[in-house]
Amino acid sequence: MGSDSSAAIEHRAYARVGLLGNPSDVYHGRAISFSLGNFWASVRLEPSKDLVIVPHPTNDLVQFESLPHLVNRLESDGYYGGVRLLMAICKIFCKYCKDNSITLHEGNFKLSYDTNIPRQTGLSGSSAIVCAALSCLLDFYDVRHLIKVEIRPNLILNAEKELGIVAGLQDRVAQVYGGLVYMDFDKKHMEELGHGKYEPMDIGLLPHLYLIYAENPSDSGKVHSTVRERWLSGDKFIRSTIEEVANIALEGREALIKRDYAKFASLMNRNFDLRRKMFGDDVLGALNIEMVEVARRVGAASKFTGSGGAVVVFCPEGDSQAKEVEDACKNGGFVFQPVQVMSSRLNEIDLETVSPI
Ligand SMILES: Nc1ncnc2c1ncn2[C@@H]1O[C@H](COP(=O)(O)OP(=O)(O)O)[C@@H](O)[C@H]1O
Ligand SMILES: O=C(O)[C@H]1O[C@H](OP(=O)(O)O)[C@H](O)[C@@H](O)[C@@H]1O
Ligand SMILES: [Mg+2]
Repeated sequence: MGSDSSAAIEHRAYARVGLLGNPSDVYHGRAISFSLGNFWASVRLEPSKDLVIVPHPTNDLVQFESLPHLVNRLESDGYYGGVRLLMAICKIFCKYCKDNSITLHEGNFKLSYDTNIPRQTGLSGSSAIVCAALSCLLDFYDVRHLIKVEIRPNLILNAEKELGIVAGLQDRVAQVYGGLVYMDFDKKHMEELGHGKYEPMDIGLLPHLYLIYAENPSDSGKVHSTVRERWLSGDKFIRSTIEEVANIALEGREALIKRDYAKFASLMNRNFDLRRKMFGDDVLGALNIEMVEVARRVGAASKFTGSGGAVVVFCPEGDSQAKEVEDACKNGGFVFQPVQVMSSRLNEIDLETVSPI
């Protein structure tokens, strides 16, 4: 694949669910995450004379019906679309290749994208676009075998850091690997290896899960969090709580392997409760907290998929309990849907680059 540089290339990257341990990934902790088949971004690369980044017809709008339309649009979706993400990954990819003496041919290309990942829902819509674009570049330049799978999440994160988007590696690892992945971001081994330890797990270990999100999450989570500053300054409470959250991923790995779903449910709940203690309700936002609580009121386990906007739910009592959550979501105006776990899409060339754990 990729050796015919005249053909168009298209790749998808899926949304992701941070299942256990997030946000400790941002602080040298651990996480278990999976690739979510319900939503994806796709990027298309066509060889072309000039290098062109194509604005998306609706996500990169620059023409409006009126001034109020422009203002509404900026208030709901912000100033940015995906163009800057595509540009940033091109820059980071080019720099990485240069720094690592990977020669790139001189052909140009046209990059365009589409996405159905709901925005601002903590489902990793931004990195899905970047991840799909990176995959296109790997094939267009035929360098998939030269850029190790473990390194790719760093490139995706660096592209977003370049834009000032604050994020961690958890999302990008799940999106690059696909399937279900256990991750350990221990400081010492990250410094030694240049990446975390990533261990794919059998997706068959996961129980049925559900997703709750709000289609218009406008009133939540707009207060600035000081958790990062506090962690950096060595705040004892934040440091020890992050450590506890990281241990949830470790214990969760054991619980899943043993199919101990009662333990798994309690870990999901504990994960969110610890986040709530660290960040506080004003930062998390009333709507986000309500999404967690709507499931808990009927005895289901629930937590954020990312930093807020969507919630992952486990119903230990099965379908009847899921129906109760579904009804409560309808009343609360939330979207409720079964989770589809997307299995890994790494190919043989990718797998050959993976170092043994
Ligand atoms: N649907 C989209 N279309 C275009 N760009 C998007 C879309 N969603 C996110 N982005 C880009 O990603 C950035 C981060 O968006 P955000 O909603 O916080 O993503 P995430 O779901 O990864 O947290 C935005 O500022 C924008 O540049
Ligand atoms: O806070 C979290 O759980 C995650 O937040 C970010 O993801 P997002 O999709 O923007 O909510 C971050 O990139 C992750 O590394 C965190 O675990
Ligand atoms: Mg994000």
